Amino acid sequence: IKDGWFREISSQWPGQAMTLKVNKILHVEKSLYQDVLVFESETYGNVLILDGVIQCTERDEFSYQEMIAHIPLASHPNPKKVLVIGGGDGGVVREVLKHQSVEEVVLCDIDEAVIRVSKQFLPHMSSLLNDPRVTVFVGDGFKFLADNTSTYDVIITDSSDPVGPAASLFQKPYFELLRDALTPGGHISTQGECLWIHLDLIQDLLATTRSLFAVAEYAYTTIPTYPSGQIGFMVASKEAGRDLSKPLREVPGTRYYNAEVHKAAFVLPEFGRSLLKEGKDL
Ligand SMILES: NCCCCCc1nc2ccccc2[nH]1
Repeated sequence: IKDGWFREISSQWPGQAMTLKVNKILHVEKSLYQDVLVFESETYGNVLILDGVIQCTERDEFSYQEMIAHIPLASHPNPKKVLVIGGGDGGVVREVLKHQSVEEVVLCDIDEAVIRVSKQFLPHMSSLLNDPRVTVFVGDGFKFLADNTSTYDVIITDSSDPVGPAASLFQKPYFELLRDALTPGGHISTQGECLWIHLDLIQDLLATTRSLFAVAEYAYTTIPTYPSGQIGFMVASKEAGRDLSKPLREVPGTRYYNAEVHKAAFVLPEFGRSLLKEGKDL
């Protein structure tokens, strides 16, 4: 932080940096896995930074949390058991609980500091971590998935970027574990980075996911405080012929997500569509 501004400089997005005006530093900690910083910003509420990268802000988090949760959930006929890997801030859990069919949500985050800090400084995101339907585990998602095969109808991977503790969550072995932890016809969504910056990674991830799941597509949302103002999701199903872009029910109490936005999220600009299209039947 210099002259009152936080600058998100990272080798992951060379030559560009989102900057946020800082009112007050609220928390600084080195956890077992990463540097944790929370500050009160001038115009985006409280902001969570992990290893120098913006993870979420109170003002725009709802875009990401709603879309990564409701796209796989609303397109699934009857989700009952849901697993969230990462997402220690609790925002995704808050969204999952909006689905009446959901009986149980389990959250597995590797870093207890993220959960603790989110409860203290991001109350609107972490409040429902105490809901009776929610169980919170602190541990490695890899091990958790391997110990819980054929269990979950939807698994959401709300990870940070592929540099640091989340790197392994962007590799094929992880997607195999996801597939094996799903019930038949299960859905996944994962934090899938941005078309403007990570097109190569997204292409690789889609190829991997398509080799393991019956259907897999990339969808994205707009969000001011992520690099280039948008972020995407890998969305996949074990059910052949399932249309992930088709919401099967309304979701109450959202501020970004709705049925039209759900469908539109899969419509890609030409530079993305041509590279990510299934079967390359161009
Ligand atoms: N550079 C984009 C980073 C996207 C991060 C998404 C995200 N935000 C999080 C907050 C707490 C725990 C895991 C999280 N994953």
